[in-house]
Amino acid sequence: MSTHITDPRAELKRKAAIEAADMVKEGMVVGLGSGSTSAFMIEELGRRWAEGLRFCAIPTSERSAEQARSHGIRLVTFATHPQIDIDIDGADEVERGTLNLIKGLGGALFREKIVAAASRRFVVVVDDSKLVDRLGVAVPVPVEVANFGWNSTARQLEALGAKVTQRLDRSGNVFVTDGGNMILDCHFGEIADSDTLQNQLDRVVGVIETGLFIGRTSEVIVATADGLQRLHAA
Ligand SMILES: O=C(CO)[C@H](O)[C@H](O)COP(=O)(O)O
Repeated sequence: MSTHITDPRAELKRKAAIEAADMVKEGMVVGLGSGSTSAFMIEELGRRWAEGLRFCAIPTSERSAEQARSHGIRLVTFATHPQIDIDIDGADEVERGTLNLIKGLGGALFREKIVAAASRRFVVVVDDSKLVDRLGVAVPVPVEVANFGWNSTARQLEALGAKVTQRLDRSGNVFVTDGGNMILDCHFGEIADSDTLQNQLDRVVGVIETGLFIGRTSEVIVATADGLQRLHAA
């Protein structure tokens, strides 16, 4: 079943996702991102799978795994496939000059970063509303933290300059990641030096992973009303 799209932003996401799906070739090991743009990509890969394309995939969330399975896509693990050929994923913000990212508004940042780190190519698919001059302009940095002692972790994050909000789900309960942890959304405002911030966050005890993706992007496919653009890492 294909998705019927009425939202113009969603239509742009779908175009970027289909372009990226075209990069998946026979026999590849593919990282499957999470979020609505990635869902279009998985849907397109499902269509190609039905036409006979064969590859295997490592999903970045339970939801993406479920979607891939529903198309019959072969899922594997790092135990047998430690090296991924191409990982295709969305993003919440893409910094134009560096292609650094903020990810994780969908809550899958930890697995997303593990999969991106194990990939030869990390291809990001977005609509042009995600492009920014500086990270942090519009969205917080999601930080996955251990449940134990999270108030103390939050205080340490505040000491780094963040306004910290505990992520809740749609029902108002504490959001639980696929790994069973919680997410603290850290509002830093415009981030002048994301590399330094990543290092500072990494040193906070209780932090499991952050949604800052620094120096990982190979290519960004951006869908605009005027067509597709491809941005490459320097
Ligand atoms: O990082 C993510 C999930 O953890 C998503 O890639 C990000 O939130 C973008 O989502 P969407 O494609 O729905 O705009």
